[in-house]
Amino acid sequence: MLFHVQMDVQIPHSLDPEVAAQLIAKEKAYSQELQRSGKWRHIWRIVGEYANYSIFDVEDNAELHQLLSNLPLYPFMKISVTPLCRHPSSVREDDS
Ligand SMILES: O=C(O)CC1=CCC(=O)O1
Repeated sequence: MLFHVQMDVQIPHSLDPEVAAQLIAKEKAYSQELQRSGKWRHIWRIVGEYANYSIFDVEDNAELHQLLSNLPLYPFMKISVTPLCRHPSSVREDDS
């Protein structure tokens, strides 16, 4: 199942900068591991915002929830999820 996910990050200014840097490094490693596994298909920076648009390819809602709630920056994110399915006009073979 494919999902479009928007992640808006808001790290509080009161958080120790070293702790923030560690969380960001962990987030990167976690994200890249999932990208290599094929579960996190795309990640795009939203220009001008500390936010991204991502595409996930997972078994079901529960797996997506588990992956998202394990994000190291999860406590500092607002996440919006939109389920996707193949568009009948798509010419891409890897859309479904
Ligand atoms: O910077 C972001 O958009 C948050 C994030 C998600 C995965 C990652 O590496 O950073």
